[in-house]
Amino acid sequence: MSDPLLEVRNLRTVFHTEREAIHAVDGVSFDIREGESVGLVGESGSGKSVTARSILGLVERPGSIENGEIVFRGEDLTEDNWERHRGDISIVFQNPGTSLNPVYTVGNQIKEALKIHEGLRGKEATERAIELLEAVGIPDAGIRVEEYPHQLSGGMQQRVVIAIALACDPDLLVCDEPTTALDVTTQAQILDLLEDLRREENLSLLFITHDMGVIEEATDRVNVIYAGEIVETAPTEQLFDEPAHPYTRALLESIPGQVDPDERLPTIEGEVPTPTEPATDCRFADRCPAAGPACRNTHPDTMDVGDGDTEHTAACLLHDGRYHLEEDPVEQ
Ligand SMILES: Nc1ncnc2c1ncn2[C@@H]1O[C@H](COP(=O)(O)OP(=O)(O)OP(=O)(O)O)[C@@H](O)[C@H]1O
Ligand code: NI
Repeated sequence: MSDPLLEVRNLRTVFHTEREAIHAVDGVSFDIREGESVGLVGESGSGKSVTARSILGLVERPGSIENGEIVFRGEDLTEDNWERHRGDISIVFQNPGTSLNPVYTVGNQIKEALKIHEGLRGKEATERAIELLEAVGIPDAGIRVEEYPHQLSGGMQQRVVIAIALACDPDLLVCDEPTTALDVTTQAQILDLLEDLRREENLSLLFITHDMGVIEEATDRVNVIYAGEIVETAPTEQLFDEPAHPYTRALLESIPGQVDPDERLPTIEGEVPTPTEPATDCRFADRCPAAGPACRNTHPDTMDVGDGDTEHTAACLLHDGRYHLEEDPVEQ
């Protein structure tokens, strides 16, 4: 196994609003190796996008990174090294409609990125822009390069966004819900494209989604995030075969039906709490079918739950020998 390309260690990103401090990312650790696709999955509001923004140095006031390290190729980015690694990490957002500027041709938007990151201009830049459009599977790239975003379908727009993200020749592509705004067929095509790029360019991917179906399709390893904390980490197959955290099990039960994409099994009742205080309990306890009294006054440690060969961890008292939840269940 190669060294990690990116290591996130005990990351804490806090938003200081007038009323409270929102601990959006509360001690998150995970890593990504070269050429690996790593998932970050959790419900809305769990801290996925703030994690992504933290990695890219894009957290804005009233938010700030208050603790932790983001080590890229051995260098801690939080020590103000983002500028030096600008272009090594790129991001693709959910909605291509808002990522693209409607008044510029797609070619000009790619060329702007090429100018900033690679110093390319003129004919050279146009040629590279066409190459990038070809690389993301846009047919008739020589013609498309002159077109405006509204002349393209949503799927083609997202390909353009990916082309722009690739213009700086990144090592890591952070994809924040890259297919959520697309229909199922187009979604599958974009996932295929990202997989091809990973194989061909040895690109590492951080795949952010709330959709376990996408995780299964697109990742090698996965981190499950809940209320700002990673509650389970495992190789993707193992997470699906042997989910260790009750929250992961609940997420797996809410995978959309394969037949009718509109038909969803009941999602988990209740909402992700917004963490405003340091955790003194399990933040999932209120929604957890397995919770016992100890879950409400003990913050679970991250425990090794794997078979020794694989890295599989979960933060749940069910896996902590010091507690016996089943003997003392909470009346629900
Ligand atoms: N600018 C901000 N000011 C205050 N709170 C914020 C800000 N941005 C995010 N948060 C809070 O941080 C928490 C995590 O938000 P985040 O956007 O990371 O969730 P997410 O997992 O990406 O959800 P979604 O799936 O809806 O995109 C939420 O409680 C959110 O309200
Ligand atoms: Ni988000």
